[in-house]
Amino acid sequence: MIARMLRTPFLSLSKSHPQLPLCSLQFLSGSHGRSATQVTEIIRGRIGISSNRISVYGFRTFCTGTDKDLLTKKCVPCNTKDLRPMTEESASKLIPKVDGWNLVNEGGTLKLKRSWKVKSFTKGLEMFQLISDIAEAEGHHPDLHLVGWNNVTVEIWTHAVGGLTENDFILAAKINALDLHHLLRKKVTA
Ligand SMILES: C[C@H](O)[C@H](O)[C@H]1CNC2=NC(N)=NC(=O)C2=N1
Repeated sequence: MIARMLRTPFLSLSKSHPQLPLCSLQFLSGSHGRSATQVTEIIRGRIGISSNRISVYGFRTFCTGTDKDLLTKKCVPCNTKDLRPMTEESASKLIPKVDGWNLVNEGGTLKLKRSWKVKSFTKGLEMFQLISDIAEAEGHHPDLHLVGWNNVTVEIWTHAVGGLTENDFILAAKINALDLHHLLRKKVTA
């Protein structure tokens, strides 16, 4: 798999794996005077492929993207003693680590929210199943919405404390690491 990826020109690599921050691939393929071999060595050391998820190491320095540290963490049980909701200030510091997610305040309850347009109603349900697999593995669950047949919105918050905890950012990061490109509608270019 990685051999095929390394032969893949960067643009199609970024198309086939939208979770790879394009800016980092442009950085690597940019005119920084590196030879193809040198760029290949950099990529070889930076991209770990496990099942259908890509953990991209080290690219964090080039753009916000999804934070590697969150990807390696595990959610704690929400009935853990002393688990408290974080402040809006703390949440604002963490939100750059989960590309594409928005911090919302709904009636005083802080939540993470992200929306996608999927190709079809059934692709939306397929996306829910992929997210469900992560939620069940983490013991931490999002609120899933599929509206107007192809509009998916996912909200994440810790119900036990009525706000946000690190669990929510871990779950958002792991959802970001899913390879969803085959389920999503192509963006209409302007
Ligand atoms: C004990 C276990 O941690 C709780 O039942 C979990 C299940 N999943 C959960 N998910 C979310 N988002 N919030 C919770 O409070 C929560 N509680």
